[in-house]
Formats: sequence, structure tokens, C-alpha cells
Amino acid sequence: MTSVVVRLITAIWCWLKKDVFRIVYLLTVLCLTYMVLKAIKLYQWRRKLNKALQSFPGPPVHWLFGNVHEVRLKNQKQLSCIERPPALWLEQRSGSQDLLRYNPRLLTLQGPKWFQHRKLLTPGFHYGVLKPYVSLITKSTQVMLDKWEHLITQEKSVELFGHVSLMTLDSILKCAFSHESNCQMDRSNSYIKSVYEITYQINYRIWYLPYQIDFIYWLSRDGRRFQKACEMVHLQTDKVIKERKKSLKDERELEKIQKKRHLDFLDILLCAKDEKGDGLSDEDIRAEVDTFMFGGHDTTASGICWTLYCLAMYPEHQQKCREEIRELLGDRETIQWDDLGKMPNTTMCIKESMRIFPPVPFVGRQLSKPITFHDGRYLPEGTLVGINIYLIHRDPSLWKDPEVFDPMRFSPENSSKRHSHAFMPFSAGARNCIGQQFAMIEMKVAIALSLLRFEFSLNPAKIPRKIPQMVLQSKNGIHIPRPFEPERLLVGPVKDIYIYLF
Ligand code: HEM
Repeated sequence: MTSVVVRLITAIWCWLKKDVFRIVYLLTVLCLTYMVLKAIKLYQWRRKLNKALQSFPGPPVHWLFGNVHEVRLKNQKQLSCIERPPALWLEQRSGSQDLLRYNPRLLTLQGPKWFQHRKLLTPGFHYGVLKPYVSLITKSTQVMLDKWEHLITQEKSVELFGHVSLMTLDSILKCAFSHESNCQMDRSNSYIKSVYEITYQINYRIWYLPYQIDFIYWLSRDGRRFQKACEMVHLQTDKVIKERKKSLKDERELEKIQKKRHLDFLDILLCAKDEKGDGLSDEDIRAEVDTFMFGGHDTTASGICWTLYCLAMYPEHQQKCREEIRELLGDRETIQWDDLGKMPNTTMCIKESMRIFPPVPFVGRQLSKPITFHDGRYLPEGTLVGINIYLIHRDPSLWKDPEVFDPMRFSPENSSKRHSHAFMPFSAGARNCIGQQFAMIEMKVAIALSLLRFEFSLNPAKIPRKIPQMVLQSKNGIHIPRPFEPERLLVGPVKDIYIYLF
């Protein structure tokens, strides 16, 4: 066999005789053959896929682009795509691929590398690590509530999402690497501006870009701004990693540190080792800090805002939660770890809000092997599948009167009767949200403390306009204008906040 290959190469070499024309000719033939083979492969794969897709209801599938155009259509159109059955729709590519450019590891890794990272990161979400975060989140929430108190006496209308998003960013910076940014009070900080630039670009722009114009984006003004913002954030993270490495050599030092201060995610990441004793590289650590920061803060902010919106719509549930919190905390205005498990009504309201308004409305998966459903329908390996959490949560075969806000759906008795995947705001299976406990803690603390200080009500004339990007948001924000009855501000600890949704 080897001699045949050698003879073939020698024959070709003799034929070429260092003739440039012949070399170019050969290269062209090779390139064309490669392209033709690729095109045949792509055509065969698309034929197979289109045949398989015919048995699924859904919008017509373009022979080359699949449903990619419908998936990336902006705002209102995007929403109508989401509201239209089927709950499972198929696209040519996964949106999260876009994120590869800024590279948050765990979210985008595949196979054994993902498994290794997931295993190394899991201890960072152990309850012993999360416990001290409750007081950090409480402090960040207090700053936000103080700000609201001040703002509602001054301004006609205050946009809620911006403040909540800053609060969740403040919390994640404290918990991820003990960074005291003061970002809620001072937004002039260039580091915070960069974080916001990245969040904005990920949520509003990158999501819609098809592969074809990726490189044009890179050359554009937005692309350069995005790249600059990434560099700025990474520079800061690298600085913190370098400093922390001096004081933290290995896992044995974690206990010593824990006696002095709380452990943050960075401590865990720096000390993480697998069975072979391999840890994460500095680059991996930096990328995981990105994952926490950008996977963390806007999703939780969305969850908090939509819960406040639901409670404003349903004052009877709001009052029930407030009474529960008052009874639990007494004179205290702080939340402790043990309190978190003792607010069933508030927890059920948060879950019901996440059912109706899931902060992450859809997720994408690429099939690593073919799949045959129980009814015989089939999808080939490599298919990109969009799982529409928003629609699953409103499926009448799973939820009776799905549009009705009924927190009692989440009572232990009612929950046990339901399919385990009927409610999946944090996705499900091996790649579910690693930060879900953290997110639930943050939402409980923020909602409970907000209810203690303010009463939320809604202007029924203004309804929110949902825009499902990476994170479900209201197109025009969530506004809290100055109360109409200021004298009630003076009575008791509960103040009035009216939420308007323009
Ligand atoms: C209400 C808040 C949150 C919601 C609704 C949420 C939802 C989700 C969902 C649906 C996924 C699956 C994504 C996919 O499959 O493409 C996910 C993954 C992930 N989330 Fe969250 N998340 C929240 C908060 C957080 C927080 C606070 C953190 C970090 C501190 C976090 C870190 C992650 C990470 C690292 C992954 C990737 C996990 C993996 O692939 O193994 N999330 N999240």
C-alpha cells in the first residue's frame, strides 16, 4: 500500500516537473473536487433533514437556510414566531454559537471538555459557598431600594429593569470575585460601561447575525466597540486572577481563607482540580468568570422584574406574600439563609411568574446522535433543535388555563402530579442551569425586601411589549412613576410604587 502511494506521488511529481501552470492546474482540480464533494454531502444531508422535518408541523423550511430567517427576525416578528406552534421548531444553526466569539466556556463547550468544566465548577454552587452570598445580595438590594425611595420622590417615572439589572450585576461582581464596583451609584466607571456594552451587544445584536455577515460585523463600528469592551473586561479579570494567585496556591488554603472572608467563585475556579490533578488554565478561568457575569445578571434581573410585574397585576397575591415576609422577618430588614426555605407563597409566585415569563424563552441543542420519538418520528444526527420553553410553559395539555396566574400550581401536591419537564425555566437534563440555586436565592431576597418596602400596582392602560432576545424583556422597559398619593408614603413601612409598562 505504502509503495503504491509513493509511486503515485512520484508519478505526479514527474508530471509536474516544477511547471507552475501544471501545479496551479492540479490545485484547482483538487479544490473543485473538494467543493463538489462538500456540496454533495451538504445536499444529501439537507435532503435527509428536510424529509425528516416534513413530519413535524411548522413554518415552511427553506432548502438551504432552514428557518434561520424566522428565528432571527427582530422584535415583534420574533415574538410571533415564538407564540406560534409548534413548541419544537427547527433551525439551521444555534444562536448560542454566536457567543463563541466572546467565549463563555461552560455555556458553549461540548463533549468531554464541557463535562470536565461542569465538574470543576459544580463545587462553586455548593450551599456552603452560596450561604454567605445571601448577605451580599441583601446589601445590593438595599442599595437599589434606597435609590428607588429617593427617585420616586423626584421623578415622574423610573425605569425598573435598568436598576434591577445593575443590582444583579453588583451582586454577581461581589460573589464572582469580591469586586466592590459601586456600579449601582456610579455608572461612569469604564469597566462597568464595558460590561454593559457586552451585555447589550449579546442581547440585542449578535443574536440576530447570520454566519454570512459575521466578519462584516467584526469590521463594523459595533464590532470594534464590542471587541474593545471584551478587552477591557478581560484586562480587569486578568489583573484580579494574577493578584489572587499570589495568596491562593491550592485547595488546602480555601479553609484558611474561609475563616477570613467568604469564598467567591474565583477562589473555587483557581483551586478546581479533576481526578488527574488537572486544573483550569488562566484563559479558561477568565472565560468562566465571563460566563457567570453575563449568564448571571440579566437573566436574574428579568426574573425579578417579571415577578414584580405579575405581583402588581395580582394585588391579592402580592399582599399574601408581603404578609408572609412580614411574619417571617418581624422587625428585621435583612434576609438570612434560613429564611429562604420559609417563604412558600413568595417562592410559588416567583415560579408562576417564571412559567408565564421565562427569562430564557428558548434554548438550542445540536443532536449528537439520531433521535426517534415515541410516535416514530425521527431526526438525524447534527440537527439543530430549538426548544421553546415559553410555549411549553403555556401548553394547555400540560397547564390548565395556562394564561391564568395561579401560584398554587406549584404547591408540593400539584407539582408532584405534573411531568418533570413541564416547567423548565432553567432548562433540564445534564446541561441545565448550573446557577439556578444562586438565581433563586437572589430572586427571593430581592422580591421579599422589595415587598417589605413598597407596594406595587399597575396602570392597566399600559401593557408590556415582550421582546424575547437571549433574555425575555419588555421593549420599553418597566417604569415605576411617582406615586399618585404621596401621603401614603408617610404611613407605615410600606411605600407605594406604581409600575407602568409603556
Ligand atoms: C433566573 C435566572 C436564570 C435563568 C432563567 C437561567 C436559565 C438558564 C438556561 C435555560 C440554561 C440552559 C441554556 C442552554 O441550554 O442553552 C442555563 C445555563 C447556564 N446558566 Fe443559567 N439561568 C439563570 C441564572 C444563572 C446564573 C445566576 C448563573 C451563574 C451564576 C447561570 C449560569 C449558567 C451557566 C454557566 C449555564 C451553562 C450550563 C452548562 O451548559 O453546563 N445562570 N441557564
